[in-house]
Amino acid sequence: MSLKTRLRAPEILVAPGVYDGLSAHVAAQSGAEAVYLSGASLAYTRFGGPDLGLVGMSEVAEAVAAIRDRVEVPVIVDADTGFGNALNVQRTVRTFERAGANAIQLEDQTLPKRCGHLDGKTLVPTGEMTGKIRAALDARTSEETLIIARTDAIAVEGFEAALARAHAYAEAGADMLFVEALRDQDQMRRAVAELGPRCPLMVNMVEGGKTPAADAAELQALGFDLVIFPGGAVRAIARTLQEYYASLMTHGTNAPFAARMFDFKGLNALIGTPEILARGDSYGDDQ
Ligand SMILES: C[C@](O)(C(=O)O)[C@H](CC(=O)O)C(=O)O
Repeated sequence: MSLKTRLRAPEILVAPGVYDGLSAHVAAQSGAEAVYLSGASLAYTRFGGPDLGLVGMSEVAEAVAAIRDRVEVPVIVDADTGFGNALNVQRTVRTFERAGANAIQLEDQTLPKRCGHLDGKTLVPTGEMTGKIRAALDARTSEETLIIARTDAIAVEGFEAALARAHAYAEAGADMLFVEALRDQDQMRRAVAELGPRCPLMVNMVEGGKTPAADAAELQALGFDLVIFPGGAVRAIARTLQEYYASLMTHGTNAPFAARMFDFKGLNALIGTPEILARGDSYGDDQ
């Protein structure tokens, strides 16, 4: 089922954040119907750095291709600001679409952007962002590749301005709207009431971020169509890495950690090594 069709279903779509082939594979294996390639998660894992617009377009494109190669489910890609002006947006959309993106999310921050849940953001004018959205729509080769418009305006211009921007982005043709960092349930309800009738809406659950935590059932009841948990996997993995390395350095062995790890065979089973070897054999690799 295409992402566009799935988003019309009454059940909210839960897209876990991923950042490489392994995380996407495990998410899909766990039942995720779509995955979200999070720019923040890519910055956290690949560079051990913050989400401040330091990751380049080609680096994201490489991650899209690696994920596309590993999973069948739709891949929603965080394209930050589109990495520049309308012409950069067109190159980004073409590159990500070719790499296998099913949806491309663009935001109205200035370049370099920063995580939507950090303070100190600045925005491009509404007219510049609507131009970028139109550029994105013109650049895609298939209408099945969705263009998601995100506004970071709540923290900069206030909630009413954020709604006005979202309306303008829908007018420009965005397939889905994302009002970043909604502050409370009231803003969540109003965003859905005002924008929901125009366009599918997504919501972002950042653990410890500016939007109050809610589960998928609550967000569905509020009227959202898609929820992302973009950085949750990295927050879980970072904790595990900390405990794992501390244990190894303390004990000089992984034995005390064994119950929390895959062994050699377990990891190979997870990533499908036996099946892949069998495929090689079927082409004569075993001779
Ligand atoms: C959605 C987001 O753009 C991302 O990069 O995944 C981030 C999430 C995060 O920083 O955890 C965001 O700006 O909300």
